[in-house]
Amino acid sequence: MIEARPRLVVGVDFGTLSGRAVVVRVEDGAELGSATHDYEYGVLESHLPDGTRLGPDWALQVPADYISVLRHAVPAALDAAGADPRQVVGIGTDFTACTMVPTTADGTPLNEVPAHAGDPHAYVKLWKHHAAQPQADRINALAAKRGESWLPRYGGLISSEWEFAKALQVLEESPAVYTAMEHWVEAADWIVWQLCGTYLRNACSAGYKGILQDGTYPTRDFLAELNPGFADFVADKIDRPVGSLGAPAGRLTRQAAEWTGLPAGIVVAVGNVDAHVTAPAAQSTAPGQMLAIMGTSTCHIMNGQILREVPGMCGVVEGGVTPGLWGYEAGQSGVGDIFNWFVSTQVPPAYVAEADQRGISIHEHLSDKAAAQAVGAHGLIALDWHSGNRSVLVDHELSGLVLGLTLATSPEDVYRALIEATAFGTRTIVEAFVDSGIPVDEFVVAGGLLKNPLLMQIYADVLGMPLSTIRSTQGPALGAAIHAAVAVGAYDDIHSASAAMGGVDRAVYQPVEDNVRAYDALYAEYRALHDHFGRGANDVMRRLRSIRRQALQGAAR
Ligand SMILES: Nc1ncnc2c1ncn2[C@@H]1O[C@H](COP(=O)(O)OP(=O)(O)O)[C@@H](O)[C@H]1O
Ligand SMILES: O=C(CO)[C@H](O)[C@H](O)COP(=O)(O)O
Repeated sequence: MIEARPRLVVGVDFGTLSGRAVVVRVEDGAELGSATHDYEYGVLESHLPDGTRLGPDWALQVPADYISVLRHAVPAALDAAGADPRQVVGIGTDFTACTMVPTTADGTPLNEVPAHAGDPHAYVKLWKHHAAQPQADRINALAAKRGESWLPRYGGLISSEWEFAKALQVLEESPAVYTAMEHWVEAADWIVWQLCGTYLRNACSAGYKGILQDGTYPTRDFLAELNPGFADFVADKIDRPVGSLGAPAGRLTRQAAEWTGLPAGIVVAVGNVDAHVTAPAAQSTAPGQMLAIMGTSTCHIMNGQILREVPGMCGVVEGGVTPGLWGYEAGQSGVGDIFNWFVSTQVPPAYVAEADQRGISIHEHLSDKAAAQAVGAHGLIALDWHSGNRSVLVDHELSGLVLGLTLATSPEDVYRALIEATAFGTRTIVEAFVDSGIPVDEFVVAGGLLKNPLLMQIYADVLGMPLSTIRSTQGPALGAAIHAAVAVGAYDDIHSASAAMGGVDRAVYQPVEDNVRAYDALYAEYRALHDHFGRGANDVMRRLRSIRRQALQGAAR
């Protein structure tokens, strides 16, 4: 009787503030039900739950929040789908990255070990933890000096968001946690470990965030020169067997079956990263298709048949998006996060009241007000570095800027200028790819920002390209489910699973010629400011960060 019913897979997307589960039909990718569970602790940016204060640019999480998603979102999604759990044949997951869990040998997070519970370094370092920039600077300078062969695979610069910089910060600021930490685990792999009892590294995180290239990590010699105590970091803390994307990692344990309500023994897919996993959901796995997953941050993901070194990209990894192809990644650390900062801190109460009266969000209200403007009418240019710059400058000491403010400037003017700044940032990335010999033939958008039509039109006009859009509103979770379908053997590979289960609408937003011309002029101004403040002509942003750190340290004393 069960055989007559469709086979289902579950995809679980672990985001910045919540986790989402979706129940998907293997045959055609139909999303039958979904549920979201908000993290209790969310993002810890100023203090630990016990009140211990955190320094500037810290961002931590509590791993118990991830288990709560398994306990709540998965059963709720099954309920919403009206599914019999026995129909589910596999589960796939994806995570933000680089999000790192320090653990004991058996995977227990160190913040759950009483001796370390009060030490901030025992907690998960979330992708947007940007306090390891000094360590990243040293990694980059030393790698450049020694001519390390892996450096060009990361566009010439390793981000402070990635595994090595964050771990070096742990070693140098909390030797006790570093010593106690038996494994430094990508959350993407930690959750799979919790689900099936097997700790494998996934090829995506290992390549982009863990500097695994051509089967090897940075050498012991290199690490010893960075800091003698770091010499054995690879062997001691991160080296593990690597699983291909779409392969099975193991089978659901009884404990995880109890958490999720799924049958013990079903296939658990190798872990993956939220951005990369979305490519098959958006039918964007072919070379030339650049997928932008636009939400809190934006990640740009693209497959290629050839290996090229793109300055300032996050990385190029063989099999990093789809086995058999070179996967490229670039990104902007703050996009929706910048709009969120603006609406939460810079909008007068009268605007909030108007939005409430209209029954719409403040984002929608500001977007409506800004939509009527001619391009350039606000007289502003902004730099989109409120959360630093991940590509192409790879520097989290940079900060935001709005130039051209007058007494006539309105909130919607600034809101529009911030949207434009993020679009200019994306154009800078697209041009870096094209100039490096990686053509971008199609630009596909996924993620929460799709719901803003003004923003989409601005991107089409700034890029001078049509925008295609993913059909699913749950791109990462659907992508994780597609990987589960491949892992259970329902499809031969990710491309065929994507063709059957993913969906995209082509060229939904078309560039408007007059706007394209007007934005070309503004983009030239953006690039002038970008290079002036971002490439060393004026280091005022770095100096301001340093002054801020000193002032905060002084105040804490
Ligand atoms: N209408 C809107 N226009 C622009 N930004 C928006 C709008 N609504 C929400 N946002 C922003 O979208 C971001 C959340 O995007 P989403 O894709 O849901 O999350 P995540 O990237 O964490 O998965 C928030 O930073 C929020 O400020
Ligand atoms: O760097 C990443 C992927 O490589 C992060 O996962 C991402 O930037 C965070 O994603 P989101 O904006 O969806 O929370």
